[in-house]
Amino acid sequence: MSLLLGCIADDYTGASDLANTLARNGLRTIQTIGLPAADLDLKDIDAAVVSFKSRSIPADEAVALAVSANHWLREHGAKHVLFKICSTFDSTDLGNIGPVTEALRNADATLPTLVTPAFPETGRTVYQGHLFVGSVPLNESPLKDHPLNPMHDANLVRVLARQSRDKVGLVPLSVVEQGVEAVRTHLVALASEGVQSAIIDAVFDRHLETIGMIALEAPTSTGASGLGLGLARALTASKPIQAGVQSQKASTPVAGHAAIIAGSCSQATLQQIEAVAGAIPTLRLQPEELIASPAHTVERALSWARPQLASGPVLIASSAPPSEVIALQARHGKESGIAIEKALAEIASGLVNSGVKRLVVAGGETSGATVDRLHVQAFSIGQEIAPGVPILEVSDQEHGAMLLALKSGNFGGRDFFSRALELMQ
Ligand SMILES: Nc1ncnc2c1ncn2[C@@H]1O[C@H](COP(=O)(O)OP(=O)(O)O)[C@@H](O)[C@H]1O
Ligand SMILES: O=C(O)[C@@H](O)C(=O)COP(=O)(O)O
Repeated sequence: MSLLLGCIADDYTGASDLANTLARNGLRTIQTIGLPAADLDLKDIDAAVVSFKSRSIPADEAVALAVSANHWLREHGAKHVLFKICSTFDSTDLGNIGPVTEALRNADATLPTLVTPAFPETGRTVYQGHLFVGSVPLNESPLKDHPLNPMHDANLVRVLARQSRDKVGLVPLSVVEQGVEAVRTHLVALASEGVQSAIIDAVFDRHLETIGMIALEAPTSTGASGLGLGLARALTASKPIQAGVQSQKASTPVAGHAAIIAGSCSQATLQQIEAVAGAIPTLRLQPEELIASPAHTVERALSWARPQLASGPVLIASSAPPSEVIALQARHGKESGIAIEKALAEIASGLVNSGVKRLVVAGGETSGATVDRLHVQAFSIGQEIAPGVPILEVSDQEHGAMLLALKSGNFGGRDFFSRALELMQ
């Protein structure tokens, strides 16, 4: 079977967010971890999301991964490949959104590659090239305090230009509002000025529908789930999918224990942890101790959790507010985050070995480390817990049937954890 759409995601939570959006908009979608196995069954699959943990790695490594995935996706029929980035454009000036976008561009491409992180359903909108998170510009949002990719500039034309060799331009909302023809004309004008990548404004889903249609005329695009929505709607409008919308049915019940692991320090996650305090037994890890003696801390956490699993879910968190993250990084550098991710992944693995079959992980990098440690290779997409966060169904020889929820740090309401556990029965 030939793929209608190929996607390369720069983290696993972002990939499940995208896979969820594609499925909800009519494409039968599979998410793989890393390059798909040669024998992956693509029968009845319209879109494949190949996910990497590449958001915060050096640009040349991210480029190599993306190029290999692009090759695989094209070989399996994808005429268009979306590079899925974060809806808050998480990256540094040395980040890889620019380099990967450039590397994926076909040498024959005549129009600039469209780039937009807009995802209105979760409050991410782009106007005059400026990204808003809810009602505030990116640089005033909680993303200014992100432990790995703090965002201090809302002007994405500038942000992308600092990471790119490309000349970067803008397609403003006034043009997008006029529809596909107007965008195409604007892109031709930008191309004549030497622009190769263009941030494109979008505030409502209807803008993303226009963008999806024009994006399909080029081999690649770069964006978040909102662009996925636009591409999926354009594809299903032009070629009705035989089997219809992938079901968002309740997952097949999975017997076994439940646990939550949180390594996200985002404001939303901090509030979600607070919301279940008192209702779910919670262990707050001490990051200093985690870094000084990881093996001991992991063992202590597992000894705390194991005897309680039969009575209900447990929550283990390293999450801390910005002031504590800054203090820890001042003492141990940004690499401290990687040490924490590894320890949390080790704890998750110990919990799974102790019978946990329903696992919620909060944090993109944390989820990446955990999924890698668990050796999960592919998911199918189940019911949506909150915008951008589906239940992921794992069914392989190593794990049997297992349910995961990989929550992007900033996603979900205050009641996310209880809602997830309720739906993952
Ligand atoms: N207490 C802490 N202090 C500093 N860094 C932390 C702490 N707890 C977790 N981290 C690190 O912060 C990063 C959070 O990133 P991530 O898991 O992607 O969450 P989000 O989805 O919110 O961005 C990870 O590298 C994680 O290991
Ligand atoms: O686009 C988004 O916001 C998400 O899909 C995503 O990628 C979030 O990243 P993390 O917060 O690091 O999980």
